[in-house]
Amino acid sequence: MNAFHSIPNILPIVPIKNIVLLPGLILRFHTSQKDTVQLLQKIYKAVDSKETKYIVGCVPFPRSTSTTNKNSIASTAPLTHPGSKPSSPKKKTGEHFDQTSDLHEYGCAARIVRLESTSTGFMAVVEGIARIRIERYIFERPYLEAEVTAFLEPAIPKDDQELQELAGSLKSTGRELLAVLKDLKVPLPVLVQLQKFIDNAPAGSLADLLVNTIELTYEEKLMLKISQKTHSAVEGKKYLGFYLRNQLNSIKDELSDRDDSSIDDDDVTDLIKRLQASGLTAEAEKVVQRELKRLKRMHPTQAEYQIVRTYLETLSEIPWSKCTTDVLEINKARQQLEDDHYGLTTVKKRVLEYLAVLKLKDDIRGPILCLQGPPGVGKTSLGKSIASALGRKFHRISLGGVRDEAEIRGHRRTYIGAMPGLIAQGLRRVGVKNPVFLLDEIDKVGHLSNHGDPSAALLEVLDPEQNNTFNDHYLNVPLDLSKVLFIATANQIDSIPLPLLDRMEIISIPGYTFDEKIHIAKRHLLPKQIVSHGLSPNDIKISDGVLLKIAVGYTREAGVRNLEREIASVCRAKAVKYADVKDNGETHAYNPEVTAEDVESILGVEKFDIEVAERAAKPGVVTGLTWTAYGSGGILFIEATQMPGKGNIQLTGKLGDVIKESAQIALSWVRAHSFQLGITTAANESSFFFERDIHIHFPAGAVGKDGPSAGIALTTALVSLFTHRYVPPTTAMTGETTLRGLVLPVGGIKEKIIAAHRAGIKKVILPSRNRKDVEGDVPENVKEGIVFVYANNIYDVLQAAFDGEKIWTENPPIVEVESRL
Ligand SMILES: Nc1ncnc2c1ncn2[C@@H]1O[C@H](COP(=O)(O)OP(=O)(O)OP(=O)(O)O)[C@@H](O)[C@H]1O
Repeated sequence: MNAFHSIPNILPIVPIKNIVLLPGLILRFHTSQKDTVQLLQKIYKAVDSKETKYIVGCVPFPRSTSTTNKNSIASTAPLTHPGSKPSSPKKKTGEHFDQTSDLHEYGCAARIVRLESTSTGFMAVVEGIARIRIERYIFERPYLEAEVTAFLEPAIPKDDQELQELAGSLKSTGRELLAVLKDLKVPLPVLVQLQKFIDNAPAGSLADLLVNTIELTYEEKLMLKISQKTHSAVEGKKYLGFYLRNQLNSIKDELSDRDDSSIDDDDVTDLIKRLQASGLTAEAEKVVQRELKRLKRMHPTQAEYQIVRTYLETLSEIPWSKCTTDVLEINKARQQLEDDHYGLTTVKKRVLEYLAVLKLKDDIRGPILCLQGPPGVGKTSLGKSIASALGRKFHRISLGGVRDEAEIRGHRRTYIGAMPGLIAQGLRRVGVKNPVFLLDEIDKVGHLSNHGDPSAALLEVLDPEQNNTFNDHYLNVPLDLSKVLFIATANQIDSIPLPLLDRMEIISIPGYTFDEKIHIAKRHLLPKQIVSHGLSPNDIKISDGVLLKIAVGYTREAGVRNLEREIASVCRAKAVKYADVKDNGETHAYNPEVTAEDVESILGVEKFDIEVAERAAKPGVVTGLTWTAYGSGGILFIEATQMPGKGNIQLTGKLGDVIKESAQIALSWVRAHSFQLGITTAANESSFFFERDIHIHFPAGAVGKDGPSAGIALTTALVSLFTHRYVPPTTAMTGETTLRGLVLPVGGIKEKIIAAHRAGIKKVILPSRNRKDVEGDVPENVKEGIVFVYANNIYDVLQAAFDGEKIWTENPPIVEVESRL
């Protein structure tokens, strides 16, 4: 028996092609080599179970190699094989060894753990036990058998400083490798096992493991295993010292070798240059160094390589310190704002104040401006204009439909296809850290959901106390947003989450009157369209009257987007005509004037007839004022009708609960006061309402409507229906009513009055507590030509609606004063 008691001196030998088995490791291999198959068959038959405890010597082949690898053993002297018979050189078959001289002198004794017979040979699983040296081959047929010497790993003497240090160094290299594997997302249980092994295994086994883990060539592993020079000192301290040193150097070489090969990569060098040029912050610098180190350790074919690379590319494109210089000339900015937009006095004033503060104090902290108004009133283009007045870059971030917090904050890098969020991407696109970001449609951003709370992330973006260290999950490095000028836009204020609203200063743009629209069309929309259609100002002339016809007859909107579209259609048609006459050389016959007839032939018959004055008045029909979900005002005709029935009420027109309840309240009030209003002939008559059904309809049936502000219009419509009186269509009303007949204030007054003005309304009845809104907010030119009647109770409304006539037969009961406490 050998010195190593469990390993016999004579072992059957299993040649393994190009694989080095090391002690402590498990190897699975397939063999169809005739003599090895015979050996394994014998072992296979000898035991019932396929699990065996047989020990064999696994020896790698081929020995001779022509590799030019820098660590190759080409220079080592040929090994001597005591006892082996010299055999004539045979042609190598590749898969099978031909002679014992092909086999290496060293191998590993291994326990056969599992054997499986296959159609071509055997599949074997072996576990390495100890290194062996082949002393001499005893038999070659029917299978190889050799006399071997096994080597135990000697313990490191405690007093041997050098060896202890070497072993320690090997352990720390092991930990380094562990960190690399961790980064490569090797499963946790494997890492834990490995950690245990690194902490507890003897130095030699650890070195074996490390060598096997890193990608070394077969020859390198052999060389690491043992070198020719150690031949005479295979046992004891000398061998161990040499062995450990050798292993350690090779592992380090291998690691640093990878560094070198990656650094040579032109792409990486270029990336490093770009990263250096991006003016990284200290935190970003730290992360970049760490990630670069990781990248250098990876092979470009590794999936993780691309991920790290993309991450570093992204970091290199973030403007960590690059800024544009602000143009802080108030006069110039004022001029720019005036040139770009007509009207919008409040917004322009607020923007100039803002610039003035920025000029005096280099700090733009303060509430975020939020431009609120219906579509097409110029919120987005105003944002652009503010950016160009300041000399800053502009970027629009559309928040409509953002439901996932990760869209704002980015995905963590562990997600497949992770990306930075909208804010970081915006910065990357503009390339400077002080752009103007327009947070478009902030009222449409989603609230708390399964995917986090996007509005909470926005809160961090907009909070001046926190936004200098904004955390994008993908970047995972604090981003400084304090130099970004945020401007938000919204159609409606009601749907902006309250904490966000709290940080914003709302500037309302209520929508334009026809007069304003004509000015905007003349000064901005038409010149813009003329240029974009390749015409010159002399090639197309549109009078104010024709512009008004386009605005009134072809658009129904608070903004000017459709008006711009219709003007573009007119320009297109004119451009075709002009190109035609030019082709025919008849430019003298071209008339640049656009007449009303031209408009009809280009745009078709007028789409809208909103002249309420032309509508015939009918009992039961009342003009109401509405406020749409898009923040614009409008008018609508509430229609009530009655028919024989059983006292039912039917409501149609896509109504919400609140508006339905308003109708119930209106009916109850009318029923309660029906005798007083002359609807019934006796105070106690109840049959009137039980003999008929009532149907109330709100037209534009496809558009949802809700809210309490139709209350007084509903009551008036019912009174008009039952008393056969009519309300002029040019009288419009808005206001909430209670069961006691009180009239309560409502919102959106400014927008509603502007819509009433556009529709040609002459009288507006509204709650007296809304007087301040009319007097404070509504432009003077809009109020011109409209009579405002402020109502405290429903009797005031009825009197104003029926042209001053008091239709009730006795004085109304005194209405209590509503407490405002
Ligand atoms: N006061 C104005 N002066 C000049 N042009 C205007 C004015 N208001 C709007 N416009 C023009 O109307 C068009 C539509 O404006 P814009 O896209 O900015 O509207 P918006 O309010 O942002 O709409 P949305 O809410 O749908 O995004 C633009 O071409 C803009 O220049």
